[in-house]
Amino acid sequence: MNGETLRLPPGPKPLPIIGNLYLVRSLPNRSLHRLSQTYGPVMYLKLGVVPTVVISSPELAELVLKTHDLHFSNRVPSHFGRLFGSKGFAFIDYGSYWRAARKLAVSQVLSAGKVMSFSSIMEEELLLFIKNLKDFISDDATTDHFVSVKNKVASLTGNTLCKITLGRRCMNEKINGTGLSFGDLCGEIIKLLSHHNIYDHLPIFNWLDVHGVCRRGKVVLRLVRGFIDLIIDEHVAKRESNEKSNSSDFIDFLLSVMHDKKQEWMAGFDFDRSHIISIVLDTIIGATDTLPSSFEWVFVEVVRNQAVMEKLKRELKKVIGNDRERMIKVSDLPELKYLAMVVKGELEVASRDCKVWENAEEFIPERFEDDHEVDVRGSDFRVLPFGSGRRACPGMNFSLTMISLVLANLIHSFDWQLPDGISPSQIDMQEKYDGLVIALVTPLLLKPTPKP
Ligand code: HEM
Repeated sequence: MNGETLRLPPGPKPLPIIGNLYLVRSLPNRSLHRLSQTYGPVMYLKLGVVPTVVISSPELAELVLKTHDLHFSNRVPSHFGRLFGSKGFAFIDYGSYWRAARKLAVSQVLSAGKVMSFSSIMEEELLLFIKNLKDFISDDATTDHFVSVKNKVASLTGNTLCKITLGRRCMNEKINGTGLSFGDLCGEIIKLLSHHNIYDHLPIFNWLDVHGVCRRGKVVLRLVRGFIDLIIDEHVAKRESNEKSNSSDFIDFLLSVMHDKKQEWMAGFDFDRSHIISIVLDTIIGATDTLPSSFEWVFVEVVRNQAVMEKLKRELKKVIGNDRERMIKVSDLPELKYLAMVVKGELEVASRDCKVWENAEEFIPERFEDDHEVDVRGSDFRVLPFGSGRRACPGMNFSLTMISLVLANLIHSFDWQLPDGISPSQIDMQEKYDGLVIALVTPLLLKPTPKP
C-alpha cells in the first residue's frame, strides 16, 4: 500500500514494529468499541505489520458483508489456523473448493431442513443427558452437586454432533496412550487456534513458534485425525461387508462421494480421506466452544433475571403442562415464543451498540415483543452473532435449535440454585476473551434439583 496515494480511514498513530497493538487490550471487543468512539465507524489500525480496517455500524456491515462481500470473503487465519485448515472450509480462502466443501457440510448436516431431520437424535441425547444428571444427583443425595453449565452443555452438544457426523457419541472416548478424550483434544485445538499470538501480527517471527503453538498443534492434530481415521475404517468395513444399517451419517455420505466419484459434489477436486477428516473436523470444531459459551450467556442472564425465569416457566407450563416425564421436543419450539425472545435477547446483548439499541447493555427479551422481525441469522445488520454473507456461520440453525431445546428442558426438569450466599445480582459477570469467544471469567456453577 502506498500511503501517499491511498486515503486511509482515520485511526490512531501506529508505533514502530508493534503498530497499534498496544491499544488492543485483553478484551479486544471493548478496546475496539472504545477506539471507534474516537475515530468513527470506519477506522484504520495497524496490528503489528498487518493493515486492518475496522467497521462498526449496521450500514457499513451491510456494505461489507452484503453489497461487496465477494471482496471480503477470505480469512486471515493464524499460523496454526493455516496448518489446521488447508483441506476443510473454515480456514481456507474463498474459492471453488471452499464452496464445494462447505456445501457438503451444509447440505448434509447444518441446513435448516437437515437440523429438523436430526430432531430425534437431539431429543435422545438430551433425554440421556437429563437422566444422567438426575442419576448423578441421586447417587449421593447428601452432597450439594454444583455443575458447570458450560461444561455439561459442551459435552451434550458435542456428543449430539458426533452422533450426527461420526455415527456415535464419542466426545468422552479416550485416545490411545494419551489419557485424553476426543473432546479434550478438540478443546485443545480451540485453545491453540485462538491463542492470541502476537507473532501472528509480526509474521517475520512466525518460524520461531515462540509459544510452541504449532509444535503442540501438530501433535494434537495427528491424534485427532488418527481418531477420526479409525472411525472411517469402521465405516469402510461396514460398507464392504454390505451390512445393512438404518442410519447413515455424514461419514457414510462423504465416503460415497469419495468412492462413487459423485461428480456433482466434488467435480475437478482431489477428494480423499484427508479431505473427509478435515471437513468433519471443521464441522465439530466450529461448535466446540461457540455453542456452550453462548448457552452459558443465555442461562446466566435468565438466572440473574428471575422475572424472565418465572415468565419462561409460565410459558412452559402453559404449552407443555406440569408433566415432568414429557420432555420438550423440537416440534414444540415454534409454540414457545417467549423462549425464542430470550435466546434472541442474549444474542442481541452481544451486539451492544448503544447507537442502535436503547439500553444496549441490558438483557431485555421483551424488546422483541413488538419487533418480531429482528433476525439474528444475518439479514438484520444490527444483530450479527453469526456474521452474514458468504462466510456467515453455517452452524446457526443447529445452534439456535440446540440452545432453545436445552434451555427449555433444563428449566422444565430442574430447579437451579446458586451457591449459598450469592444472590442473582452478585453473579460475577466479568468477561474474558478466549480468542474465538467472549466467555465468563468465573464459570456459572449451579445446583440442579429435579422437579417433583
Ligand atoms: C451460538 C453459537 C455460534 C456462534 C455465535 C457462531 C458464530 C460464528 C461466526 C461469527 C462465524 C464467522 C462468520 C464470518 O466470518 O463472517 C462463524 C463461522 C463458522 N462457524 Fe459458527 N457459531 C456458532 C456455532 C457454530 C456451530 C454449532 C457450528 C458447527 C456445527 C459452527 C461452525 C462454523 C464454521 C465451520 C464456520 C466457518 C465458516 C466458513 O468460513 O465458511 N458454528 N461462526
